[in-house]
Amino acid sequence: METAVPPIVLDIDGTLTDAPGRLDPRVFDVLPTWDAPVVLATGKAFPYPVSLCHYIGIEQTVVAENGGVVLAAGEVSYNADRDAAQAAAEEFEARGGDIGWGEFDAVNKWRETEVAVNLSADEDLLREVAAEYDLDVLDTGYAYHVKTPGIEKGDGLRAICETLDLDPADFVAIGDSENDASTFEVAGRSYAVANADDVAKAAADEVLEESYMDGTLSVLDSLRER
Ligand SMILES: O=C(O)COP(=O)(O)O
Ligand SMILES: [Mg+2]
Repeated sequence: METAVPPIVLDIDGTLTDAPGRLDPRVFDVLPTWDAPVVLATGKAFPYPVSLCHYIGIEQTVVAENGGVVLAAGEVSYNADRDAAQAAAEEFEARGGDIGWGEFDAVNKWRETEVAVNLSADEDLLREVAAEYDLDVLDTGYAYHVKTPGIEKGDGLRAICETLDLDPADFVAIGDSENDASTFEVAGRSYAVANADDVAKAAADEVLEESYMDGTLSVLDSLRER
C-alpha cells in the first residue's frame, strides 16, 4: 500500500523554473494533485506567489519576500517593513548605484517588506550601504535582496505550521539558494537542486543530481512512489 505524501515547501526561482526564471509547466500537473499541503516560499514580492497559487489552482499558502510576508488560511502577517530597506536603496542610488529594473520597477512595486536589486548592480556598493543601515543582502542568484536581518523563509514556514496546525518536521523542502537554508533547517527533510549555490548545498540533507524542475520532480516522484 502506498503511504501518504508529506507536506512540501518549495522555492520558486531556480526550483520550479528554468535558469532564466521561466516557470516549468510541469508544476501545473504535480502541484494541484499533491495530496498534502503545498507551501510556496520565495523571495519574490507577495503578489507573485499568490498569483502563482491562483493560476496553478492550489491553496494560497505562501511565504513571500524571504519571510517578510506570510499567508495561510486567509491570514496574512507582515514581519518586517520596507522603510529601512527603502532608505538604504535611496542612499545606494544617491551614491551612483542603480537598482537596475528600468523605468517601471515591477520587481519592487508591490514589495512590502524589503527591496530587491538587479544582479547587474554594484554589489560592493550595495553591501557597503546596506551594512550602514544594519541590513542584510541576500544573493538568490536572481536578485540581491536588501532586508531586515533575522527574518527568513524558515520563520515563515514555522508561522504557517502554527496557523495550519502542522508539524514543520513533516515537511520536505526543495530549494536552490542561500535564502532557502532557513527553510531547510526548519523542514524535516531538505533537498538542494543541482544548480543550487554553495550555501544551499551545505544546508540541505541531500544535493540532487538533476537541476531545476528535473531535480524537484525527482524528489516529488519518489515521494509519490513510496
Ligand atoms: O526573488 C528572488 O530573487 C528569488 O526567488 P526565490 O526565492 O523564489 O528563488
Ligand atoms: Mg530560488
